[in-house]
Amino acid sequence: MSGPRSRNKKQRATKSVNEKQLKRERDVKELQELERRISDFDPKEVTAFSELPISKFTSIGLKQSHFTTMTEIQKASIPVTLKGKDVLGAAKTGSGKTLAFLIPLLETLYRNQWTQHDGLGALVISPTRELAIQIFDVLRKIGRAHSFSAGLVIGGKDVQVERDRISRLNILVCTPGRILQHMDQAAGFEMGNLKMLVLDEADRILDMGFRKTIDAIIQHLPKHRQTLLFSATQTRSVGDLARLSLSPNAAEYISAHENASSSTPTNLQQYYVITSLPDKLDTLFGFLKTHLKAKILVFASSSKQVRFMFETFKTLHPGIPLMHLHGRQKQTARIDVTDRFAESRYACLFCTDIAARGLDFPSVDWVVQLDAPEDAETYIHRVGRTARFDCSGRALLLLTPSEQEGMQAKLEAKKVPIEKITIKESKKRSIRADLQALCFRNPEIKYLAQKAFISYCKSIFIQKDKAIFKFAELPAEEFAESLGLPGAPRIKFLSSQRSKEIKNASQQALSGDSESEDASEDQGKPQTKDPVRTKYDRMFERQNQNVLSQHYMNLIKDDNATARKADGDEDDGFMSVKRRDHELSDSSASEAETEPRERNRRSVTTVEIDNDPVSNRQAKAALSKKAMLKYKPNPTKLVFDDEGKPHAIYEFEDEDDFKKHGKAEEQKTEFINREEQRMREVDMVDKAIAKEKRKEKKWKHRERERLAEKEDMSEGYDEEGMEGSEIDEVQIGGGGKRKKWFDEPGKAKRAKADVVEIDQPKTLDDLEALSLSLLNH
Ligand SMILES: Nc1ncnc2c1ncn2[C@@H]1O[C@H](COP(=O)(O)OP(=O)(O)OP(=O)(O)O)[C@@H](O)[C@H]1O
Repeated sequence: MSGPRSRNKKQRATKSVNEKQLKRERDVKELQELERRISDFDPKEVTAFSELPISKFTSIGLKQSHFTTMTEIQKASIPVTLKGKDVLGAAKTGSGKTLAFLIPLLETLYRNQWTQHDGLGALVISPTRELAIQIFDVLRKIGRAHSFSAGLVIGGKDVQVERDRISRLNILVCTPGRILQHMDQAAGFEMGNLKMLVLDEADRILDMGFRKTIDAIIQHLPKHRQTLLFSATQTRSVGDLARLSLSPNAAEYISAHENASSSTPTNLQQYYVITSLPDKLDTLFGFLKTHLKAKILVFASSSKQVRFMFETFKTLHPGIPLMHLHGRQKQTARIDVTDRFAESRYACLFCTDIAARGLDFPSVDWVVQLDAPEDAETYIHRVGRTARFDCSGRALLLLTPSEQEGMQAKLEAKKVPIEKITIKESKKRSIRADLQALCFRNPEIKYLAQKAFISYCKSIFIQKDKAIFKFAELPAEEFAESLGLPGAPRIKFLSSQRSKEIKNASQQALSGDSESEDASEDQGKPQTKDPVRTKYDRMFERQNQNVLSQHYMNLIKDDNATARKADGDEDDGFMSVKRRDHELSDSSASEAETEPRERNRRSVTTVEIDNDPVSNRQAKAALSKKAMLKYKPNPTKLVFDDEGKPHAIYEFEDEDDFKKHGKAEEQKTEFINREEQRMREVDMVDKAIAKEKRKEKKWKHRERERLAEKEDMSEGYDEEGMEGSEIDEVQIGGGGKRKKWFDEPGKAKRAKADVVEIDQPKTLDDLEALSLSLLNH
């Protein structure tokens, strides 16, 4: 029997089914309508997002994020991408490329009625973690009304935690290395349904540094998908497109500013100044002192330089809060620094090219390039951190006299309008003596200076464009002095071809005097003597008992090991032969061609035995039966008679049989010849194997060095970073106007100011800075 209660229940259930049915029908209608609008859509004359044929969910997200009018690249590319075409989008920095790919991405999944069960539908790849985080933030903002699940996979977090969630996501924003790790390791990570692949900063992602990783990622993706590539310096290389299974004819190239007179934003003023390498830090310090009320990004070529500048300038108190960002910092530190710099009104961030691309820090006033960029593309991306969207900004490039001509030509060819300025004499200030005092007092600073020196030289050496970067013209001694060092550290380079180049290039720079012997990376020539220990060495060993000093000691240990290996002594250290204070006897010349082990054995009588402490394991291994075998004579085959006595094998041979083979003397000679021949052959094989092993070992060693070098340049892994920020917000300026640090071409001088202007401090850093600066006054 059915009572009124159960009747009501039934009615409610039917109503809900009907509502669902109606909603489904409405959705289908809406979708059909959307598809119709897209196919009828005429992109001409459209300027507002509201006029685009997009879902109401994306419209809500855009509206709530206050995006109403489209930028050039958005106007040009969104209609095309909505129609499902592959796109190569190019537009100036800060012109809104992120929305140009995120809107179509959301729309594609919406139009495919994507649900959680459909798995991964869109993948966005960015070259750096910071940029990936930023893209993800924009995605969250404009995708807020959609019901897709999205995730950020950038490393620096627990892989297992990421792995557990990754298979449930519809949209992933990631860096190449980490996503490949998941693709290779996570069994449930299915990409077969993927509808859209986006490469932001595509030219960077497709270049040599990421080549293998990207090729491996592409292997995991379905061929039928939409691919969008965006960058301010777009790739059009057919080879690159083929790697992504894109046909140059099918993919649409959309350049928003192709006919513009410059490749950089119009509201960006660009200057360069000629400064010798040893004067660079003075110039930078002077610049900061005169731009205290500004938000400044300073680019250097390696993390070592960034750390050196940060640590020393922090002590010298230029009067502006200082921060630093490079790839060797921990992820948490990197996020913290980017957030703090984004929020700061006045600050200076020292950084490597990790911050060159895509980062959208609000209201950056100046981009200063302390070290010249490797090419014009990098220049464009670096300066693009200012003058974004409709803001204005300024950029300053420091060029050494030898870089000027080449760099100017490159920038001109890329349509970069840049003006030369000179620094006012009155604004110049030397910090050389301060740096020297710092290095003398503080071994850690000296250590950083050495590392900064070495990484700068290496960065110049490995540059491709030799017309701009002339290693031979580096004023090594003066440069080292300008960093506060007592002399130029010696540097070891990789191949013989390279070392020849260095030798010719700068004997002076690389040989070093006695002071330079204490360089932490002094791995130069094989050492025939104990390295000279200077007072700095002793000071280092005595004072510096913390982490850095441990690192330094390890470095020295490694250096000695490297030097030993370079000597040809590749044994594990135990009872290895070292030449101390005397040369080998006259056989040394011919020894160069013999095998290392044999050479050591022969020279035992003339040299001392290394008494380096060895581990028990090493000692035991060296005395083992196997190790001792090599000192025994060659074995002879013996036969035992009935009484158990041993005989040489020939004693048992039948005499007649023996004579059949020829005369005894001839047989003997033949046997000796045959055995000699056999020994020669075996020896050749042994030598070839040994040579191969040596080669492989050397290659591995070089590869490690090359990797380390590459990490320096392109920033790959994390390490504890030192950071903190300093000082103040005070400007001495006339009526709030900024003091001019340079003579701008054709502009009149301004009067000096005499008023101290103080801004309301916002953060603890600001407050600390303010109080310090007031004390300084
Ligand atoms: N239509 C728009 N209306 C208002 N602001 C916008 C619009 N599009 C983008 N922006 C803003 O412009 C700034 C730059 O955008 P975005 O980071 O996408 O530039 P980009 O072209 O990717 O730069 P880069 O080449 O340096 O990566 C951001 O702050 C963004 O919020």
